[in-house]
Amino acid sequence: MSMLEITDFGKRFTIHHLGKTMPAIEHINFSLEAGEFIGIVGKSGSGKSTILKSIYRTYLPDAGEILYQSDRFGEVDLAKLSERQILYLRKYEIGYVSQFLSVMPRTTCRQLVTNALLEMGESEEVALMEAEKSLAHFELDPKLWDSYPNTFSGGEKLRLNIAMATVKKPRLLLLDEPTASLDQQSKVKVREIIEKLKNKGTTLVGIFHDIEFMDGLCDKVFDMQTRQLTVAKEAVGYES
Ligand SMILES: Nc1ncnc2c1ncn2[C@@H]1O[C@H](COP(=O)(O)OP(=O)(O)OP(=O)(O)O)[C@@H](O)[C@H]1O
Repeated sequence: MSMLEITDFGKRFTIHHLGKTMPAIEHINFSLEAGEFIGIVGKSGSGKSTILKSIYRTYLPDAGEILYQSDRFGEVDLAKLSERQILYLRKYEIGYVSQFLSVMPRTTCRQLVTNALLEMGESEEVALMEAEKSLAHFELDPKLWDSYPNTFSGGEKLRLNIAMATVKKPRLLLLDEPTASLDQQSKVKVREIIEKLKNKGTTLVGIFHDIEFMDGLCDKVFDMQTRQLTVAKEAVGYES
């Protein structure tokens, strides 16, 4: 059984000041097996982020189904779950990393990563230890650990974002350009974590500007233009 199956998915947006409703994407179909890593490629504005946000239920689909094999609830259509169920899945099963950090104000970097584990029921001792390991892995300067991230640089915010999502070892991880503003060394660190999570069974859907960087890790590529899912090695010449 697939971990995630998207069938005839579509999303429209209403532009209120124009009084118009416009389709962002239509007729999207693809599925992933447990432990697979699928990259989505396509032109700017083709709807890549809309797909990820709809899987995470930031957006509600207007058409189709997004079936997810949950550990807790069995097979569910993510669009039909209650808010409570979605919050449960976001806490325990589904992670999402975007280029933008949106966190509780006046909470230090260390607390944010620790809290991600505490809310999953991890003990304080383990949560603190794992949080520090994760921050060190992503080479966030220990001088920053007890600071509030609102003053962090773009790359530091992004690395914190990735640390918060990956430390939970989610069952399904959605990555929306997580390496967008990172230097080569930080990108390698992201790749290493993705590899580790994948080896432990995490299923991944990611949008990468430079998907070649995920060579050997990414199993399949979904091309927004052709609407086809191809084995990553065969998807030559793709660009975003
Ligand atoms: N909240 C929203 N309200 C109105 N229109 C939206 C909204 N979110 C996305 N859109 C529109 O839907 C289309 C797809 O946007 P989306 O962000 O999914 O594209 P993308 O492929 O991820 O682009 P990029 O590579 O530039 O990030 C765009 O035309 C965008 O303007």
